[in-house]
Amino acid sequence: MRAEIDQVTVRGIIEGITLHAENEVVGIVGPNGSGKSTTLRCVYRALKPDAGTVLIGGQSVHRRQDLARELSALTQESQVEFDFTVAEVVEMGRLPHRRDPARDRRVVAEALARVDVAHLAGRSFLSLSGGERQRVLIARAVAQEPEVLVLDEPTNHLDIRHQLDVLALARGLGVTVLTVLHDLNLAASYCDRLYVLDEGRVVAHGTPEEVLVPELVAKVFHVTAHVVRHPTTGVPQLLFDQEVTP
Ligand SMILES: Nc1ncnc2c1ncn2[C@@H]1O[C@H](COP(=O)(O)OP(=O)(O)OP(=O)(O)O)[C@@H](O)[C@H]1O
Repeated sequence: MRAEIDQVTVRGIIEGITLHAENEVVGIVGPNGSGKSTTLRCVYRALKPDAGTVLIGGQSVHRRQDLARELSALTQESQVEFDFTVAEVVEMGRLPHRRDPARDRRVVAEALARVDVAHLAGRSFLSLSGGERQRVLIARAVAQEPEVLVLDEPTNHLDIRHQLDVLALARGLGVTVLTVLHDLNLAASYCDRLYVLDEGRVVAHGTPEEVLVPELVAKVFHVTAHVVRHPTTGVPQLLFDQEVTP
């Protein structure tokens, strides 16, 4: 399903952001405060843009009644306030569906196993570590079986194995994934295309190979980078010098 952001402006924060994703993994990268989360918030309707449109499957998100059946989001605000068990939190992902209890149970069990939290099913969510919580929230988003999955820094709190695992999971779903990532090398490894934001605007977009070049990295992130190839996958990866550029 196609997700389309067209000329979206949130006054003083983002200006005329245009991007799209369709059955691919699209990464949004950029420095702190460049407007990445604000852009995603317009997609999952936490924020109404001052101008521009956000379309999911060709329809405005602000006019859709049934958005939760098509879009799920792991956000910076995705927290659980009350003392639910892990299984209950992931079951919440089935709320938009709930027609076939046997299927719901199976989907929840698969989601728990896929992010390696099945052994925590009976535990209180609030008793979990940061990384365990993040994996449970990812399981909830996946259990929703969305056509469009929106992820704001999904690798937050995760150890390296679980970072790789979660991004492989997102890729393996075969749906439209729109994800904010800070780690440019993970972005290069798991995203089909990238959009680079700086000061609220898209300043570059294309394949990781096209986008992650030393000139762009220096201009936007103010660091010196060298591009090397991953020895087995051939994917471009960046090595950074220690001093920052002015
Ligand atoms: N509700 C708000 N009111 C005022 N300013 C805001 C609001 N939300 C975000 N901002 C500001 O807008 C800018 C962009 O914020 P946003 O969270 O979208 O950036 P980001 O690229 O996701 O940053 P980070 O990498 O630090 O998570 C920041 O300077 C932030 O302080």
